[in-house]
Amino acid sequence: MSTEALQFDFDSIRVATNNFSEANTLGRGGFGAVYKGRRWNKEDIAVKRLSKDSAQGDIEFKNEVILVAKLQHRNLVRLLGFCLERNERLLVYEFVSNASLDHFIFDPVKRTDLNWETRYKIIVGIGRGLLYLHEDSRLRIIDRDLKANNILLDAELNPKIADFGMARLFNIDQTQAETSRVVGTYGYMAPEYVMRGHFSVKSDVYSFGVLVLEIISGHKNSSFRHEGKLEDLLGYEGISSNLIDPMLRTGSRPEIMRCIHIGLLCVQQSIADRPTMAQVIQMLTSNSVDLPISSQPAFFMYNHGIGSSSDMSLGFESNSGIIGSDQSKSNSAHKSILENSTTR
Ligand SMILES: Nc1ncnc2c1ncn2[C@@H]1O[C@H](COP(=O)(O)OP(=O)(O)OP(=O)(O)O)[C@@H](O)[C@H]1O
Repeated sequence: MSTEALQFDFDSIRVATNNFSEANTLGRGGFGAVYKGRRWNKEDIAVKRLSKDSAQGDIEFKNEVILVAKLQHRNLVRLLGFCLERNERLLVYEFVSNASLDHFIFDPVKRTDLNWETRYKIIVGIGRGLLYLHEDSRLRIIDRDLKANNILLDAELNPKIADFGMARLFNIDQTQAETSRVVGTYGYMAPEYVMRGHFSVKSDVYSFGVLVLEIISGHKNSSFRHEGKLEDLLGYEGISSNLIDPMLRTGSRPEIMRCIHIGLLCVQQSIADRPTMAQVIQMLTSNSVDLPISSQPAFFMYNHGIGSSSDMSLGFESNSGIIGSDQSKSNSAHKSILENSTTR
């Protein structure tokens, strides 16, 4: 694919987004604002107007766009191109019509739209998208920021992973398995990544496991610790009564329990024990594949017993207590880019 084919003209994007108007704003993330664009006789687009603090040069940026645009899979949001003009850096994506997964699973009303079959389809779709990034695409991409608000749903509620190339596009160390710049969101990041900056396909597997448990429970991994009892998620009886969203009562119980089990395998403390995404897909799609017993998960569930809510609390022990608590509370927007001064 040539650079020209991916290059969008600034004026046409300005027109499509109604001059980047407030009414066209879909939201603001860690990398800048996102606008909906309507193009005459063409498909709708989502335009990410990047903040101007990227250290990357124009040529490098274009090269990365070309690479990321080559990644095409039904469970990935497609990058259609870019615009580099007038001191602006824009990324142009296919528009995905049904908002992000967090709008559904954490909303008491919208959650009812997602029955078990749909949630299962979403889990498998995210898994396939991640597998493609890890193994099937020629570039071996580690997402590093997989979370419910980076999963967009299309009109048929098929999931599409968004933002998967951002670390590349922002020139954040790709090849090293260790980084001083942690890109990710507390609550979804594997312990080794938060504490030592170590990332790998297995840190993505961890984030996937958190997502699976959130999709089944309908509860955010709130990542803070209330005073009181911490419940060990390994007790499956406890899980069945506490974790499953009551709205899933018509779903197949064995299937739901199997998915919880797979989620738990993904969030194990031991990196080597976590399955690869290829194994996850096999386990999800074939009942004949036996599931190993999961060892110590890197987190605990806390049921604080207030009203009917039982927030999941996924944190992990460090020398100074549970990681992920205060940071997440003080940053309710789940800021994605975190400078980690404690690594290396
Ligand atoms: N391709 C798209 N189609 C439709 N909506 C989109 C698309 N890409 C992003 N959005 C929406 O735009 C908003 C901002 O997205 P963005 O990815 O920048 O931020 P975020 O995911 O909220 O945060 P972060 O930068 O921390 O990942 C979100 O509400 C998201 O759902």
